[in-house]
Amino acid sequence: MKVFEKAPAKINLMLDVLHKREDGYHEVEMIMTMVDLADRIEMQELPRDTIIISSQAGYIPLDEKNLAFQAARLIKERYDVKQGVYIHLDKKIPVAAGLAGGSSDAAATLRGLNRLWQLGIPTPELQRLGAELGSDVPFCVTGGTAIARGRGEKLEPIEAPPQCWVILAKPPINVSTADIYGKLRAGHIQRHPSVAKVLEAIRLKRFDLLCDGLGNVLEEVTLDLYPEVRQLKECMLRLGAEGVLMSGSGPTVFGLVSKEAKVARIYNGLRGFCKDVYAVRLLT
Ligand SMILES: C[C@](O)(CO)[C@H](O)COP(=O)(O)OP(=O)(O)OC[C@H]1O[C@@H](n2ccc(N)nc2=O)[C@H](O)[C@@H]1O
Ligand SMILES: Nc1ncnc2c1ncn2[C@@H]1O[C@H](COP(=O)(O)OP(=O)(O)OP(=O)(O)O)[C@@H](O)[C@H]1O
Repeated sequence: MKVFEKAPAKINLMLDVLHKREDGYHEVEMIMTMVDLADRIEMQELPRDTIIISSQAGYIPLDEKNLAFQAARLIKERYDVKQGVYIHLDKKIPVAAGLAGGSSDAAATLRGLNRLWQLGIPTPELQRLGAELGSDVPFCVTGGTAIARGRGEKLEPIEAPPQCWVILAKPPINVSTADIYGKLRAGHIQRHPSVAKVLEAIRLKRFDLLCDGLGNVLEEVTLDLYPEVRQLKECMLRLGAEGVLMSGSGPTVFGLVSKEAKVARIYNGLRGFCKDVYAVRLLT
């Protein structure tokens, strides 16, 4: 038997850090949503007790460092599954981009294996398992649009934002999430974005207010360390994107655009600046 799952990329419409916790993680308040850029994951049952990962992408680990491998191992251990699985990852989401590519693959693996092995695991339990793999995984299990609190695992689903185009651009640098959180001075954040403002924009279906409400406190760290991310933001705004923000810990910057007529110009303008550019829609 074979099952397929799509693993979409996430963006953070707002990301606030409240304080650093005793366990080393940061208490966050975020609004996350998904975009129509997705990895495709194929899972095929194997009679032998083994997990095999393959991918067309040459630049991700295929051993136990792969988050899809970790998801499969976790489900096998917890539910005492003796069969093995062959997992093929058709990667479309850029790696280490701030778009939760690995987390979404892990979440899709949890959903897919639940079906493949007919385990009947309820969604909240899949999310609890996901939290053991990474802070973004519980959100990726269900997707949609949600407020995330705690270290990212406490989720409150909300209405989708007004439909628009999303231009994603990733400069060719590697940013470590742990490093960015590690360098954040949580007690000295200059400007906290507001959940209420984004929620109000969504409730009123006001694209302009949504663009005004975008904010990510991790930008303070990443933009100082990597001036090319700041330049990319400025470039996107100059080209006419109506709201521009870094996603997660970066380095991907996204621009929200309401009118299709503007998309090609912004896309082409950015292609002169960096290679990894995508024009997609929100997944609403
Ligand atoms: C930046 C975001 O992607 C925004 O959605 C997430 O907050 C991070 O999610 P993630 O990559 O799944 O993060 P994890 O794999 O759980 O953690 C990576 C590292 O980031 C730091 N980390 C992560 C989440 C959090 N709330 N506080 C943290 O301080 C920790 O040092 C942790 O060791
Ligand atoms: N299935 C996977 N796909 C991509 N990267 C993976 C995968 N499994 C493990 N990794 C490793 O995880 C690291 C982070 O990759 P990923 O694409 O998940 O980052 P990210 O988009 O910044 O995540 P986040 O937004 O959750 O912080 C990379 O160094 C990569 O080698």
